[in-house]
Amino acid sequence: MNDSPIVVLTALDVEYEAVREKLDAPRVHRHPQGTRFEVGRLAGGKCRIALGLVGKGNQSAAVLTERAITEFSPVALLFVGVAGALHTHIPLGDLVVATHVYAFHGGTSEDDGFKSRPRVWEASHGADQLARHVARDRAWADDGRTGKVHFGPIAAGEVVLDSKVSAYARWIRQHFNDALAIEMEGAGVAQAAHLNRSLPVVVVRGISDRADGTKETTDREQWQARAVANAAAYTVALAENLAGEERDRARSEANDPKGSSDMPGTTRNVAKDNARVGVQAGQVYGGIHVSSERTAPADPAEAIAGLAARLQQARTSGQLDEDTYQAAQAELAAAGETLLTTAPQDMGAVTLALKKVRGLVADVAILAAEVGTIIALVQGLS
Ligand SMILES: Nc1nc2c([nH]c(=O)n2[C@H]2C[C@H](O)[C@@H](COP(=O)(O)OP(=O)(O)OP(=O)(O)O)O2)c(=O)[nH]1
Repeated sequence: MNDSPIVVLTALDVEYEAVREKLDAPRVHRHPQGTRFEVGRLAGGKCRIALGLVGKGNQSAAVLTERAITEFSPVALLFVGVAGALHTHIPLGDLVVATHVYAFHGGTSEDDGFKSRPRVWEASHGADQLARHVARDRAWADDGRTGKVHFGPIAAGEVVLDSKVSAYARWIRQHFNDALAIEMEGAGVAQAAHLNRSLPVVVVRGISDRADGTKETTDREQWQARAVANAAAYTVALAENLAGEERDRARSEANDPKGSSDMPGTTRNVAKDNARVGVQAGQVYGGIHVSSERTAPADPAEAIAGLAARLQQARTSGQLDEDTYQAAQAELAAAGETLLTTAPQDMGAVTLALKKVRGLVADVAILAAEVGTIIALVQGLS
C-alpha cells in the first residue's frame, strides 16, 4: 500500500506551529540543500504528514513546493495559512478554501491604462468535493470551534493588502471581484503542483484580518494564531480523509472486484538464478505487479552495498529522519570497511557495527530484517 505522506506547507511560523502540534513525535527530515521538513503521523490518526515552512511569497512557495514534491512524492498537497478577507460577510476566524487561485499581478501597462493578464489554477474536482464533504461533516470542529468554511476564489499576489481604498484594493475589487480572500503563496504552490502532473492541492486559509487598514489591530488581538488554529484543525481532518481515500483506492486496486473467480488474488512466480518464468493469460483482471523477487546476495559486501541504497530510499521517503540515516550509513560504512580488512575468523567488529545499524533502523521493520540477514551472512563466514 502506498505510504506516501501528504505534504502540508505553511508560510509563517505561527502557521507551522499550529499544524506541528497535531503531529505525534515528528521527526526531522533534512533536504541536502538545508530545507527542513518534519514528518509524523497525526495524533490519533493514520495519516502521515510531511510538514514544511516555505516563507512569505509565491516565488519561494513555488520552489519549496517543487522540492517537497520531489522529496516525498505525496498523494496530495495542502497549504495552510492566514489571509485577509475581501468580503465583509466573512468574519475573522472563518476559513476560505480555494476553488481557484488567481495570480492577480499579471498585466500589461499601456497608454490607456493597466490591462489585467491574470493566471488562474482551479482545484481538482475530487479534492474540491472531499474538502466540501469535510466542511459539511464538521467533525473537525468537535472541540467547539465556530469558524465557518467558505469555498471560493483566493487572490494571491506579492503585497500584503491593508487598505480598502488603495490602488491595489480598487484593482482587486474591479478585476477579481469574486475573490473571497487575499494572500501571498497560493499561486506559487498551485503552479508547482500543476507542473507535477496536476497533483491535487488544496489551499486553506483562516481569516485573520479584513484587508482594510485594521491589520495591525487584528494582529495584536492574536487573530493570526486564532484563525490558523481553525485552519489547522480543518486541514488535518481533510488530510485524514484524503489518506483514507488513498488507502481505499489502493485496497480496491489490490482486490479488484472484476477479477474472475478462478483467478486467485495473488499469483507468485519466483524465478531464481537463471530460471525463466513465462505467463500465459487470455485476460488478466486487477492490478498486475511485475517484480523481481529480491533474493539476499550471498556476498556480505554486496549485501551491505544494497542496504546502503535502501537506507537512502527510506530517507527520501521520510521513513528515516536525517540524523538516523546519517548514523546508520556511518555504521554501515564502518562495517563494510572492517569486512574488507579483517580475517574471516575475526568478524566480531563487523557484527557489532551491523547490530548498531539494526538498532538505528528498528522502526522500519523491513530494513531491520535485512540487517538481520546480513548479520547471519557475516556470522556464517567465521
Ligand atoms: N497579501 C496578503 N496576504 C495576507 C493578508 N493577510 C494575511 O494574513 N496574509 C497572509 C499572506 C502572507 O503569508 C502573510 C502576510 O502577513 P504578515 O502578517 O506576515 O504581513 P506583514 O508583512 O504585514 O507582517 P509584519 O511582518 O510586517 O508584521 O499572511 C493580506 O491582507 N494580504
